Order: sequence, then C-alpha cells, then structure tokens
Amino acid sequence: MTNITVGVLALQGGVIEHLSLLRKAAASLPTPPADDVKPIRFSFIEVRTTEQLAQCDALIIPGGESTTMAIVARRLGLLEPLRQFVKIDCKPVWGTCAGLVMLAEEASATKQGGQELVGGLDVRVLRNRYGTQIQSFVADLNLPFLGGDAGHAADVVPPFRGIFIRAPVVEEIMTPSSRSTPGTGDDGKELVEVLGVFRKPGSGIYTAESSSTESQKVDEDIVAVRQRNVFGTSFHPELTNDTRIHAWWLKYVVDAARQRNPSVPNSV
Ligand SMILES: NC(=O)CC[C@H](N)C(=O)O
Repeated sequence: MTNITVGVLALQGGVIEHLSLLRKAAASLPTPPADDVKPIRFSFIEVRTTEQLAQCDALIIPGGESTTMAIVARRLGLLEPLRQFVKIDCKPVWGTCAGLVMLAEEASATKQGGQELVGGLDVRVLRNRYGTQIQSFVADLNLPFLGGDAGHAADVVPPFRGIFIRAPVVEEIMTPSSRSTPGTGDDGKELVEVLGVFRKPGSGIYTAESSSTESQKVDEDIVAVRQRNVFGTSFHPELTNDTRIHAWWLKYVVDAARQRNPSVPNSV
C-alpha cells in the first residue's frame, strides 16, 4: 500500500466541502489492477499545524477570506512552512478563490497596508473582481483541460458550473509569454498556463482567433491557471457535486508523488 496524504488548510473557509469532494473524487478514480501490490491509499486531513503540513504530499488552500487566513497563518507560524511547501518542496498545491489569492505573488485591491501572501504563482490577482457577496453568480465555464482522458475532445467537454463568490481573477501574468524555449522562462522556470477564462455574457462566442485580439480580451477574465506544481481557480468546484476538477488534480498529485518516489505504482 502506498499512502498519499492530501491536506486542506483548515484555518477558515470551505474546508469540509473540499474534503468531501476529494473523497468522492478519489472514489471515482479507476480502480488499480488486482495484481497491483502497492495500490494507492489516499488520506485526507485538515491542516492547522506545521506537523500536519509536514505529513502532506499535496495541499488545498480553500476559499474563504484571504486576509483572515493570512493573519491566522502568521499567528500559527504557518506562513513560512507554507512558502517552503509551495516554492521549495514544490509539492502540488491548489488554491480556490481566497486560496488563489494566497498563492499569487501579488494582489491588488487588498486591505489598506496590503496583506501577506504565500506566493508561488507569478501572477497578480485582483481581489473581489465582481463586487460584494450579493453579486455572487454562477456561470458555465468551458474548461478544455478536463478533456484529457474523459473521452471528450477539448471543445466538447461538458461545461463546468463555476460558482463565483467575491471572486478574484488573474489580472496580470508576470512572466513574459514569448520565450525562446516554449513553456519555460529564461531561468528555466515554467510559465503560467491559462487553463480557464470567463467570458461575460453577451460578449460573443469564444474562439482561439478571437482571443488573440486585445479588444476581445477585455471581455475575458482569467479564472484558472497553473504554473509548475501550483494550480489556482477563482471559482469554487467544492460547492458543486462535480468531481471532475478534484479528480483531475488528484491524478496530478499521484503523478507528482510517483516522480518523487518511483515505487508509487502507475495505478490511477
Ligand atoms: N469566496 C472567496 O474565497 C472570497 C475571497 C475573498 N474575496 C478574498 O480576498 O479572500
């Protein structure tokens, strides 16, 4: 048996919802072959201490309120261990909403005096892009990255119900997009990859060509990104019953664990 421990930072916010969808997503992954001598067993834990963080192979930073989360993390002495986990140990981390804010290198529309961040994504996020709590909304998102192995071509992936609650968006990607080595920066660092955009209703049909003109880009917000081990979404998949993003991320967690420890079997 190979154990993979996935933590959810449990200082504040949508912890239980993530734990519940993680369990459902893990159950939805293909079962390992009967002769697999070391099948994977996931443990899902709440993380409030450095000891709990140290047990984790991967971590979710949930939605909630990033200013509060940063203050509590500082008080508990967790900010530096979190930075180490994300940027030095390079373990898989996923931030949803406030979690995306925490994982950004920069944030705008912060409280006066700014707020502490964990960082890891070379982006600047704009907090509360769509206004206050009562301006929360739900919108179908086209997320081609979910097409990978579900038998769908990228353009026919069923839409994902995006729940936006005082959501941030990525307002700037800080690394240049044109580099000599595709996919990496001059320093060999992987570039930020845009995995999902939200087009405001009435702004037309999204096509690859239309996204390349500046005037049309104005109508698009970046709502899902990945860079190396760090993944972030503006919206809240844990508030739906749709396990697709959790399952996709768990597969990446297994791949990452396999790379760190080649004895982890190729069973999911
Ligand atoms: N639903 C959410 O996670 C809201 C995030 C919140 N606007 C923040 O900055 O932390």
